[in-house]
Amino acid sequence: MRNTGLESTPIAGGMGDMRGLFFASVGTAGDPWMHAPGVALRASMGLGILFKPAVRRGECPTADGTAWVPACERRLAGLRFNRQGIVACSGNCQRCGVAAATRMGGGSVTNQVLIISSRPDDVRALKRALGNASDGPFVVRDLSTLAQALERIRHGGIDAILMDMMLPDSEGLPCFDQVHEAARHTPIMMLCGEEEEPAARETVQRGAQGWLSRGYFDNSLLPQSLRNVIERMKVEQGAYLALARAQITLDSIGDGVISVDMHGRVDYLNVAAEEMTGWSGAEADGRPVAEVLVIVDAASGEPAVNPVGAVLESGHDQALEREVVLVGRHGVRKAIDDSAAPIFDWNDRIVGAVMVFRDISATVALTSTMRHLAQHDFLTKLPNRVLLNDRITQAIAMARRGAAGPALLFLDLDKFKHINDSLGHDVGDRLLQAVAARLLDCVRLSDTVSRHGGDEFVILLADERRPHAAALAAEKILIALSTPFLIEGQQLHTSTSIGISVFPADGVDAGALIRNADTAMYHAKERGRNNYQFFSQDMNARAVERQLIETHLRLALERHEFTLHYQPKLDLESCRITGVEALLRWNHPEWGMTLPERFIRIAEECGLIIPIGRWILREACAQSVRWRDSGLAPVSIAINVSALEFRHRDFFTHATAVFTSSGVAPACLQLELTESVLMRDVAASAELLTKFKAIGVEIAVDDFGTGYSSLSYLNQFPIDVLKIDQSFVRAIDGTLDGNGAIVSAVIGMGRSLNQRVIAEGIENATQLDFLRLHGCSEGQGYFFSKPVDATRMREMLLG
Ligand SMILES: Nc1nc2c(ncn2[C@@H]2O[C@H](COP(=O)(O)OP(=O)(O)OP(=O)(O)O)[C@@H](O)[C@H]2O)c(=O)[nH]1
Repeated sequence: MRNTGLESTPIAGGMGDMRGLFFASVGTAGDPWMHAPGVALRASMGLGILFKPAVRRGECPTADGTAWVPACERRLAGLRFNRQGIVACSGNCQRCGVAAATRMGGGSVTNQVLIISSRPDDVRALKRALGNASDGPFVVRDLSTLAQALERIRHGGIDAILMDMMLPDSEGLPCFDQVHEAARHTPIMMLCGEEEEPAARETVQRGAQGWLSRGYFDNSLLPQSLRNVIERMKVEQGAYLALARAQITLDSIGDGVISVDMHGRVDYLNVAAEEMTGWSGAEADGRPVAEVLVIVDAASGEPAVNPVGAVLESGHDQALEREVVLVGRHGVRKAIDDSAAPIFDWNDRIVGAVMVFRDISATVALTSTMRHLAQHDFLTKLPNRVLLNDRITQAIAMARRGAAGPALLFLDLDKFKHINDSLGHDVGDRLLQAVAARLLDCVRLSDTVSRHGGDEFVILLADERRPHAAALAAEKILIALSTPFLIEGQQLHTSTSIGISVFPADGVDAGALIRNADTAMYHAKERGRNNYQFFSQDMNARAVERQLIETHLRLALERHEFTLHYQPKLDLESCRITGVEALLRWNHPEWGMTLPERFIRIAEECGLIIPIGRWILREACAQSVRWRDSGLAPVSIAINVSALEFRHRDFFTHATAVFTSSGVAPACLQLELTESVLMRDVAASAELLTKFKAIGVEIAVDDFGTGYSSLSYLNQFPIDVLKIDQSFVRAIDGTLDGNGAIVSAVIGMGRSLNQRVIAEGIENATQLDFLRLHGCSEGQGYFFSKPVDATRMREMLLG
């Protein structure tokens, strides 16, 4: 492990005709120039091993070799690059005249040679040989004692040492050892006579590069050989630095790096890999990579194939295609991202592979949280529309392969607005959460309960084989929600309306199934809420009609298509007209005169009832004034007020503004409100009615008997008139059985509360007689007159 392959194993040896020159070769455990292409270390790490040329192409050195200037500034002759990118140049820079034959590696431009010898002849011969060098100068310094030499070495900057072992102040191997100790990484050549050769051999064993035999010092090959030794040492230093840098980098990064040999056996782990796998480098050394890096498929937990095998076989990079989990030696699991790349030697032979992997557990966890948030409702934690759509699509796919078809239940809580309005949004939220929990209890685990938005929930019954299973589920839900909820110490009652659609009859995709279940839910609302309805095609026709009416309604006001008709109310004794009820008609250009039954509910649902109601008030007031101005005695006009208008915060202000601007006397106006509108918020209703009453407006309770008013509450309102609903009146058969008794009781109650009672929908003489007999003061109905336009009404009033 961690073998840089650069430790020298000095072996003395001759070099052919280089008589007297002996060098140790660079013995290596491996090829120091093995290279790993950039792909071996993932690009994402921003890491690569770069063997940087000692000289940058296109630049040349300054005179002292410490800095580089652009080549355009200087022109050097004879540039040469060797395999490691080391450059040498010969000749002078044509611009600045930097010395010719400059060696430009490692920041030194001349080779500083120190000769340690007390023999003047030897020194002269060596200087002569080095001075004659044709491919670059050596700066040569000679010192004669060990002490002087050690002092000089201490100052550094020496590229090579030529030394005699026999010095005045030291001799033999101890003398060499001291110099070698002081200049560990400087090549040392021994100078020796024949009799000293055994000792010279011994110095080579201890780290010297070779020896020169006395008598051959002026060998012409000496300079070149010395230069080779120096260069080789510098290359070793450069490689050592590069590997040290790589080693530190690899141990500093968070990514795990493991390298293997050609047999897939581990030969390197960085610190991160040791931590993630639980194996130390020493323990993992030589083991099959699959034993050290145990990976399993994230989804199935099955062993995953390590990409190293494929890399060694193919010689190409390989990345993990699936999400995998690294199972550490001690059982710790981490989601990892992994890639592997081959390692080539400098002959481009594959010699192993490097795997880089990193812990992506945090990313995976974050992704899963984000996915959950994107697919679930924040308030109830139920799946949202996105996930529901997905599940429906899956269920449909299963059904197409033979499974039973899915059914959808579309739920909308009844009158949920009221809970929000009266108890606040927080209580509304808590109720929604409690409803969600009950819904979950009503279905199987394989079903999906989702929140569609607001107070709407959609339930997917995914694989329902029982006939009427959807109906059974709907019934179960209605029963479950009928038990009151206890929220913040209060008992809350709620119910829901449910629409059901079934695959494939009611839709073959998620969109159609949801749409049609929604349509059926509206139908359930129309049927009085707290019930369920299966979708049918005619509902669709009605939904289309509803959409059509809404679109046309939006244009009706600006196109002046509305008009008011009036139905007289009569004193049942004298048959004198006591007032009129204004009734809205829509004179549609294509559909003709359209009755409110067709459009008023839609106007309420889409909010258009507010501007329509305001128009009715303005028009009724204007008509009252027109009649007055035409000479008629003041006539009381009754106007129906919808729940939405009545609750609108500007209702009173707007109404009084209309009275003022039209000039109508408020006493000529009667507001008709149903019991349920009044009962929704008794205190607020009483306050508002009192304000109207104070300015003279009359108050009538419309459709009396059909709502759920509490008689004690009714007493709190300043009511002038009770209008008995026409359903009771129509059913009068002249006896006190059944409805007759109710009508009689209402008349009695009105009288005792000092209220006028008006019977609606009188159609025949039997009904009139009965009402007269029981003291009903007023009435209206076809028996007297259908609603008529303003002109006809004026004639009737006149006459
Ligand atoms: N508390 C609470 N209310 C919500 C939330 N989202 C929507 N709402 C309210 O839910 C109410 C839904 O009302 P609707 O379904 O239109 O009407 P409703 O009062 O339930 O009457 P019907 O559906 O006709 O029976 C509206 O008042 C919304 O403001 C929410 O997250 N929390």
